[in-house]
Amino acid sequence: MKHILVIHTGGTISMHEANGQIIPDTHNPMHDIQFTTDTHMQVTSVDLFNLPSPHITPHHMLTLYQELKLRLPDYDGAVITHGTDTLEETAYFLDTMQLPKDKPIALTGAMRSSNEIGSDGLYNFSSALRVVANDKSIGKGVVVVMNDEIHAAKYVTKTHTKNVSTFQTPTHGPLGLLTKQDILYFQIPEERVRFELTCVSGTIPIIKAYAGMGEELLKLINPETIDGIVIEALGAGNLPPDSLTHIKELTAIGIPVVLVSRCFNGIAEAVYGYAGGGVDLAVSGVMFVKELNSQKARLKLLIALNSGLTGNELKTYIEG
Ligand SMILES: NC(=O)C[C@H](N)C(=O)O
Repeated sequence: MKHILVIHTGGTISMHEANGQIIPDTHNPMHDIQFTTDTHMQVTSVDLFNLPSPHITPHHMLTLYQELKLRLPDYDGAVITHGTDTLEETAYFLDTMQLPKDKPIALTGAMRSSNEIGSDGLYNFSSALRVVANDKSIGKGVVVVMNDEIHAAKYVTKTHTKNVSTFQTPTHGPLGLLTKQDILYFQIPEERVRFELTCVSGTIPIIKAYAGMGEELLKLINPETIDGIVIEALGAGNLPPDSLTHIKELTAIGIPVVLVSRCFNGIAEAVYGYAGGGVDLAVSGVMFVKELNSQKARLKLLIALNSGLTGNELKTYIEG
């Protein structure tokens, strides 16, 4: 018998529709589910938060991590229900923390609230429980289970405002999928550095590059009010030449500047040798993050800074 911990945090999965609006419920509809079909599973539920996920901050992520660290030793795995808007960020945060490797953790949510036609909450919830209860999920890291697919926390992203197949993994594809009777994995997530945090603070804004970008936004940033900055650059990792002065000033005074690509697929690399090209940026001290989108690169930098990484150690971790 598998004993699964469920931690609810809110999101559409726990909301309902009334008068054309999706609104939070005081009672989580996931508590009403009777798991009569699976006698091999015992579920214990905790209502940690009841928040729309745009209200989730890194402090909530840390609280969730602490809750998991405390409770997970008594269980075989955990399912976390979460709003989909920032689900990928919480999943990435947890996947970057020290948690027992032999206890599967899955996040899930819904694109349709509990009383809407075709509501996907119950189905995704029960799928996530199936994934966590299955021994094949051991050692796969934190995963996101939605719409019959299993995605690695590191790569998954929300791609559609309302489609139930919104969660996708660009470049790599999902780790696995659920069939009616089984769970199949066809990829193994790579090992990575994990941290043990007791606090998380800092200001790291994200700026997106665009054709003709100048200094208009960058010059508004007071370096004393930020701990780092993430730039969603063009293509393989390039910026318009008129945007460079402040970026180079920031790196010169030791503010970490981290770059990702605004492309949906592929990896940012320093390959172009013109003004504002990746080579120019790398020489100026800009750090290239491989394979993460900007919202996860921001968490990567936040976690690294809160763990005390600086200088070359920081660069090696950020670019690794
Ligand atoms: N589908 C959802 O869960 C979206 C909702 N706005 C949330 O993230 O809380």
